[in-house]
Amino acid sequence: MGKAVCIIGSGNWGSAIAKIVGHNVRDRRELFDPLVRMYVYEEMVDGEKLTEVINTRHENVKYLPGVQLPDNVVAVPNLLEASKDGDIYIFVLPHQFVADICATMKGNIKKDSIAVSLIKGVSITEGGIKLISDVITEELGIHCSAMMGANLAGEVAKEQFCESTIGSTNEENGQMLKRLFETPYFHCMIVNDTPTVEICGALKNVVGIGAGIVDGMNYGDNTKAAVIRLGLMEMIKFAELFSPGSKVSTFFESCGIADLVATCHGGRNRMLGESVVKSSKTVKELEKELLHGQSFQGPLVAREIYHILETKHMLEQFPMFMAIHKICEREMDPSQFVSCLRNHPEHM
Ligand SMILES: NC(=O)C1=CN([C@@H]2O[C@H](COP(=O)(O)OP(=O)(O)OC[C@H]3O[C@@H](n4cnc5c(N)ncnc54)[C@H](O)[C@@H]3O)[C@@H](O)[C@H]2O)C=CC1
Ligand SMILES: O=C(CO)COP(=O)(O)O
Repeated sequence: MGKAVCIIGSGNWGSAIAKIVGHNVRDRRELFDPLVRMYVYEEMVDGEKLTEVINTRHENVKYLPGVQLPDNVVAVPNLLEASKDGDIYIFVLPHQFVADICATMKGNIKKDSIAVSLIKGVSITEGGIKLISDVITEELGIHCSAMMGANLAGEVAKEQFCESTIGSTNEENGQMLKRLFETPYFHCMIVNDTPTVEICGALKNVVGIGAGIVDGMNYGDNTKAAVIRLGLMEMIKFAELFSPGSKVSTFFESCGIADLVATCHGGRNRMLGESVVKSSKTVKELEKELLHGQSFQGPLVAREIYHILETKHMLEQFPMFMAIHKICEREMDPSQFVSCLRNHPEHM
């Protein structure tokens, strides 16, 4: 019997990955059950239930319109029903919902199932951060890998070539996930450094807002390159402090520098940074107006890491992260952002 795959989440990335996984399980029946259940947070779209639209038209009209999903991907609105009897769980939803999702699944899944997190975020604790893969492992008692990379969902859905990084401490699980996700246009590389893969995924969204801030102020590519470089240095420093053992080489995988570049040019978080400069609306108002149900993960991560850094009296080592949070909260004027780049500790 092939392994049953269940996708927990059905947003922009959740739907794009459902397209890949749906095709791959059908082509690799010796390894996988050809039916994929996808948990969909139910909502009404133009008077119809989203799950019914997905199951009849095979398109997620709200989160990934215009893209045909394979008909072996079945949308299920009930989480317990969707996750029943799964062997591989793909977690792909905004990180603020993970705790509730795990609480529902706890005790209702197979003990030998495995998970992979595609979620770009972290959880915070009193002492620092907790990886989302660790939250899943602790709550559900199953091994969890991570997959992150320069993977703007719309481009992946159009089958434009890209790379992604699978972080797994279990070689066999890493190889299984590569077989589940890899296609000729979606190249997966495995590293055994899951923490750094996830830290990169979470923090690059904060830097993406910074790139949008300089775009909004009409600076050019040189300034954006400085945002990317200084952002990368802050990401590396953050990983050194909060995830000892983190490998610098992982920052040169798709999950690191490549995702930074992609997000700083084409991401939703970049768009947010630009809009924060050009309008006086709050982040929540901009999210509603610009994303129609999708979510910006960068502001939430910026707030979470600001809180940790403040508690540990480390804010001055991360001036970009600090400024991006304050600009999102309207506690700092965006015009001050470039002086924060100019006076960055990396220049001392
Ligand atoms: N969109 C992209 O290009 C990429 C996104 N990611 C990451 O994937 C993760 C998921 O993002 P997307 O799929 O883009 O989502 P999205 O931002 O497009 O959509 C939000 C999703 O949250 C769901 N939702 C809303 N309220 C909920 C609740 N109370 N409980 C459970 N679900 C709820 C919505 O139904 C929707 O599916 C994020 O961590 C993101 O950073 C990673 C790579 C690419
Ligand atoms: O993670 C992403 C690309 O790899 C998507 O970034 P945004 O959430 O900023 O669109």
